Amino acid sequence: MVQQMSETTTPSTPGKLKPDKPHHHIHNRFRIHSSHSRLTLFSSLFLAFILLLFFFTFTPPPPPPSTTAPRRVLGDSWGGSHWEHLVSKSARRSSASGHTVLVTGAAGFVGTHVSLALKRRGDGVLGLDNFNRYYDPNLKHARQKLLERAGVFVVEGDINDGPLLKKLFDVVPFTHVMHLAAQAGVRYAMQNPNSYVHSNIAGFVNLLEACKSANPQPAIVWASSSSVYGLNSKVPFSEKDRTDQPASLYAATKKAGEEIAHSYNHIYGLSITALRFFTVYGPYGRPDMAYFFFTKDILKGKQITVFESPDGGTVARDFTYIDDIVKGCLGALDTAKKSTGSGGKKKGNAQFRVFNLGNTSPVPVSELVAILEKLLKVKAKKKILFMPRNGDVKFTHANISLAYRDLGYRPTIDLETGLKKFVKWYLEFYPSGSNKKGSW
Ligand SMILES: O=C(O)[C@H]1O[C@H](OP(=O)(O)OP(=O)(O)OC[C@H]2O[C@@H](n3ccc(=O)[nH]c3=O)[C@H](O)[C@@H]2O)[C@H](O)[C@@H](O)[C@@H]1O
Repeated sequence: MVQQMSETTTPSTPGKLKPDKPHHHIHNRFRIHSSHSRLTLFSSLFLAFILLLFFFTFTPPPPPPSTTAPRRVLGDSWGGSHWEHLVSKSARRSSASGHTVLVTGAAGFVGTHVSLALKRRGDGVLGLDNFNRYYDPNLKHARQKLLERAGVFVVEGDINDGPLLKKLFDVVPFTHVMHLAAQAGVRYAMQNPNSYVHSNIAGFVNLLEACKSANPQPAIVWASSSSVYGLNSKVPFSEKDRTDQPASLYAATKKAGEEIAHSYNHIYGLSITALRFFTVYGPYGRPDMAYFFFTKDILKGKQITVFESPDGGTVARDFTYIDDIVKGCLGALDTAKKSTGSGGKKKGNAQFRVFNLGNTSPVPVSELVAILEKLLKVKAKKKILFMPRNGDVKFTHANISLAYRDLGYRPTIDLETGLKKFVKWYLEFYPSGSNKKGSW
């Protein structure tokens, strides 16, 4: 429309009607003058007509679709003096040397275990979780009960909610943020790609924005993933290896998170540590993970699908037990240096770290199944399939020397010992062996 209008008005510009050479004859001058004013009048009328047409027919385009979750009004599900009291109380440390930590994804698997460990040793802990329905929310609420009993309050809210984050930082001067809220799962990214962008990219940026503006700025430790190694074939995976060949959108969003984190570290002086977790398992684990649903299906007598590599190689994972991961998380928090910025401005260079947290002992998936059969005393009904092209990678194996050197990280639980603890929990939590308490 605008373009059309300017095209229509162009011929009426006076410059176009001016003769190349000056005319000295009065008559001529008068003729030119009067035809010039007639033309100006006609073109002004024409322009007015076009403008009227434009105003009556133009409707503004709709605003771009919002990528963030609908904002909640303060006082709707959060806010108010009672709520603030719960928040402050939960974040209060009981040890003078303790940290004050905001744990995002606190009702998640790793989030719950880390929050409990922090609270137990005297740190102040406030949880944040959106309790989404990616898997059975009953399990998340069961974890929340554990946290409540330990004195950890979990705020129900989303990391995309800027006003909520600002409010939390206004109420509590967090020294650290343990950021574990994410859309997890490798294969689900093909079904719901946007949830990965929403949580792992938009949500992460929103959190970093809140952290950079907070006073004091907290140090951030967050969950990246072994999946960033993607198609890297050099084993064991070292932090120096290439991570520019992700095999899934999930991996790509975690890798993007590492780059985004770097930019916030560089610009605002935020101290940031990324932990690349390697297939974490254990009690209160995630029902979307193979060890969990294999257990459920084996007990139900249902067939399980075990992936094999089309080239004959082993499909294996560096399964890492939750207690080892918790130690790594605490080590990262304890060695994190302070952020350097304040009021959104960098005051000096800040720490930026990336660590593998794995077990350094890959186990074939077929072996995982054999251990579960032994512990459950039930033979699995297996269907062997070539690994579909759905984002999976064949093999993971962590080199953990950097985490050992800087965090004192040293995993101690082998897969069989860890699965024994998981199966014990599973049978207590789901006494009939099936999922009575939920429907994941
Ligand atoms: O280490 C990581 O970074 C990632 O670990 C897991 O991802 P994954 O290792 O793929 O864990 P599972 O989905 O539990 O799969 C474990 C193994 O079982 C295999 N599998 C999975 C599903 C199935 O039906 N059959 C099967 O053989 C997979 O190929 C894989 O080798 C988590 O789901 C991710 O969130 C996490 O970031």
